[in-house]
Amino acid sequence: MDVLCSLLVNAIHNFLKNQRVQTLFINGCNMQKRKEPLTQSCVIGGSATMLQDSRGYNLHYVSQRCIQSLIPSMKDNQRSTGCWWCVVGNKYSAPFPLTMVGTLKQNEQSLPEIEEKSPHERNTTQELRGAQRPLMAKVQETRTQQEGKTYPAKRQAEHETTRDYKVQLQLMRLQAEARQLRDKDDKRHTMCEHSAEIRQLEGDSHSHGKEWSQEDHILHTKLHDMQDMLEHKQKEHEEMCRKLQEMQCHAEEISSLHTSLGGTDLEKHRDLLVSENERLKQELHQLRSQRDCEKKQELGALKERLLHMEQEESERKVLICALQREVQQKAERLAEAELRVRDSVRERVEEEERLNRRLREYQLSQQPHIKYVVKTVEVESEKMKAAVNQAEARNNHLQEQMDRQNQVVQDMKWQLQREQQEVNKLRAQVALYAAELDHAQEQMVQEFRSMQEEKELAVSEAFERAQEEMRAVHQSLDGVRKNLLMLQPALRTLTNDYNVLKRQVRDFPDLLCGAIREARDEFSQAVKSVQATNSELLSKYRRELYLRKECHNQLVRLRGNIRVLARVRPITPEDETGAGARNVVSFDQDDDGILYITNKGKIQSFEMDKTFPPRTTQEEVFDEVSPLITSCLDGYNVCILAYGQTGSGKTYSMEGTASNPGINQRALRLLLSEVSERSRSWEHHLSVSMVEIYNETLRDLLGSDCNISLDIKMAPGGSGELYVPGLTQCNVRNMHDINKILELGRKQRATEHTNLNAHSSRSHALLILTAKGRETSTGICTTGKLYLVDLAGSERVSRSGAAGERLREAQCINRSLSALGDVFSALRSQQAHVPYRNSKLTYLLQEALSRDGKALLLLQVSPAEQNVNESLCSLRFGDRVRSVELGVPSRKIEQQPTSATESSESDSPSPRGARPTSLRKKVPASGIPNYHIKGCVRLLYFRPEISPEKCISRDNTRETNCSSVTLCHI
Ligand SMILES: Nc1ncnc2c1ncn2[C@@H]1O[C@H](COP(=O)(O)OP(=O)(O)OP(=O)(O)O)[C@@H](O)[C@H]1O
Repeated sequence: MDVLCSLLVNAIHNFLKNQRVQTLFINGCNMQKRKEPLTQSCVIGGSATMLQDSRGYNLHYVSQRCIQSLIPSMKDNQRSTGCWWCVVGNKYSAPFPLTMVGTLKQNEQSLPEIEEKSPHERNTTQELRGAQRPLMAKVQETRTQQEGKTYPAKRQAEHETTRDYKVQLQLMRLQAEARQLRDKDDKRHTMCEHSAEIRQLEGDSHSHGKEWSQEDHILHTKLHDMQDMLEHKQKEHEEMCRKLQEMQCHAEEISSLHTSLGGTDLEKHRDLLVSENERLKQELHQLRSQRDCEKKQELGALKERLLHMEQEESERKVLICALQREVQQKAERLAEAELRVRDSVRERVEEEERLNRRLREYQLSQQPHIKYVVKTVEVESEKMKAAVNQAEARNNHLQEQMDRQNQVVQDMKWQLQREQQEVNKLRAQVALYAAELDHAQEQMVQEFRSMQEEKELAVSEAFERAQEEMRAVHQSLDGVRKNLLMLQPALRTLTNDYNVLKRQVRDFPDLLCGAIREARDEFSQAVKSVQATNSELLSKYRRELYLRKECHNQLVRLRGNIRVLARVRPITPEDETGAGARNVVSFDQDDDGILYITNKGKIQSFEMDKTFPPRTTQEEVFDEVSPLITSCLDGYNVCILAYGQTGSGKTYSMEGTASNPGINQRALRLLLSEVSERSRSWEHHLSVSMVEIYNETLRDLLGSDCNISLDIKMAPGGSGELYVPGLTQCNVRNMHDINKILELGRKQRATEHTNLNAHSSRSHALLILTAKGRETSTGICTTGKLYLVDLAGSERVSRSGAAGERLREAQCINRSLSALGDVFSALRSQQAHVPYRNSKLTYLLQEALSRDGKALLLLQVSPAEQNVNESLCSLRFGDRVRSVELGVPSRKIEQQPTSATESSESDSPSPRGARPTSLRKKVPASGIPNYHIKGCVRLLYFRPEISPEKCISRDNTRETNCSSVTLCHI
């Protein structure tokens, strides 16, 4: 900025040095705001006052706008005072001269003085002015446009002003150089004058000759020097000219640069304006063409109109011609008529003359003296002649007047005639009109009359109609009145009803709530009663079901059917997961003897004596079988078999776990408790054996060596009883004995791992309890045997994955199980031969599975879908077994001689030595055992559900202990 300031200062100083500037305007507002420019202004003169004092210039700080407004007025000042200078500064970006508004004016004013000084300078200045003028015009335009710009355009304007500023600097530099050239040119001019003086002096020297030879030589030398100097100056001048040309080229370049750079907003604006101007021109052209077109159209229309008018004119001309011809004809006719009138007038005149002549002749003939007088007058007096002439003239005049009058009269007569004709015509017309009028009047009168009549008719009709309507209205009104009178009570009733309904509607929610409440109560009561009835019916049904069951059980007992119970184990982790572990077994809600199995979408039902769902506890299962178990204390052979596929829970049901024991332990415990209960009248001895049938070999699980194979033998003496020689029998007196025995047997039993069970029993395990009792009072001895059998798992070899030894085991197991099935089958079909001896198992169970025993089959069923086929097989097997009738079981009773009783009979001897007489009661199919009581035969019913020892008389009046009677064979 300092450089710019110094440039400005130099430019101003250089300019002011040669110009008589008296007023300097600077955009002082900004300079006053900013210290630096003010300081720079001090470089010029320190301050406005100092400038004025030191150099005689007036320095005014004014705003740019103020300068703009002052310029016109300053022109006047400039004219009066001489030159003026104006520097307009910008705000921040270019604080120093952007435009020198007064410069051109100043130059123009100073031109005459310059021209006086140097033609070369004048040319240079003119060239400069020519180069400067478009720039200044551009700058001025920029300035003017800048004034109109708003602040957002300032930055662009500042950019433009910077460029303008550069141009200005260039111009200023050119001007400074031009001034230097002009100074040099002045010097050259001075030198030229000097050379002219020298040449004059040279001439003088020649004329003086030798006198001034020395002086001449000196001057000559000086001349040479001066010539050298002149040449040098000329060279300098040429150099300057060349530089000036270069500068002019530079100036042209700058101007071209300026024009090429001219991508400013202003130029764009100018381009826009140019394009806008072009567009406006085009629009103008279009408008002109449009206007021409419209004009042409109008002209065409006018021409058409003119043609039309000309046609009309020609028509009118034709019409006029026709009219003229008509007029002419009429004129001709008029002329003819005039001629005729004249002829007629002449004829009349002639007639009058003739008449006058005849009159005169007549007068003359009548008055001859008058003719005389006339002749006298004619002859005698000139005066008279004149008078006569006058009289004749007068007479002619009068005649003419009379003719005229006659003519007038004639005209008037004609006119009168015409008028009379017209009057006649008019009269005729009037008469016609009058007739028409009369006719019209008559018509009108007639119409009026008809209308009057119509009106009267219509009025009368309307009146009649109105009267009828009125009557109808009156009637309806009467009806309405009557209805109203009738409706009033109805309305009253309706109003009452409405009020009642309104009240009801108002009370309806309460009523509804109450009704709903009542209905709900009634409904709940009904539901309760239905529920009560239902529950009653259900309880009755259950009771009935229970009774039916009891009856069935009793029938089963009486028939000696093998009871079949089905126990379904829960899904275990061994069943794995997935579709195969899905439960397919369901139960009947009301009948605990029915279960359903879903296989391949079909549901099959099976009826058993009782079913146990998976949630059934060991205790519940045992409760069901416990009566059977205790019956062994009464001398029955009882057998409970656990049957099912491997892993279905046979061992679980029979042995159970330590914490949840199965039937075996519970049975022993129950029998112990029974024994202790009966200990007052009975002496019981319980002994337990445990055997295992493994691969068709009978092994003693309680013996010292369980690998010894035992045999089953028939007891000697023909009793048909079987016994196993060498079988260990352990007495059971307490729970300790039981636990010890069961533990030992469990340990000895052969179990292996199979695909279907981690601890599969590979053998049939039998717990055989022998209960011997003796009634102390009677000496009756009973021997009952309880077989608790945990069969080996029935399975398919392929599924169990058995091979080698396992395969043999499986084959043996299946063989023995099929032997068991054969036995049941033979029993079911009541064959004479039952193949007990086909397997060790059936042979050993012969006593229990014969017609003397009680048997119960506990079917173990797996609920998993993957075992559904095995489950179905088991259930079908159970179904078959269920229909097996073993017959009415018999007790094994022995009579020992006591003090109170007499020994009547003894049966076959005991296989183990002398045994008391045993009585085996054969019960007939009717289920009524016959007993000999003290020599007489009395029939007693056997009521096992009351007590096995009780008997009742046939008439059902007396009940007695079986043990208290003396029994004998029938
Ligand atoms: N009612 C039940 N409640 C709980 N778990 C049971 C039940 N029945 C069986 N189980 C379980 O099922 C698995 C197999 O039972 P268990 O060994 O008694 O079958 P099994 O018929 O004796 O088989 P195998 O013939 O191969 O000896 C055992 O883990 C057992 O605990």
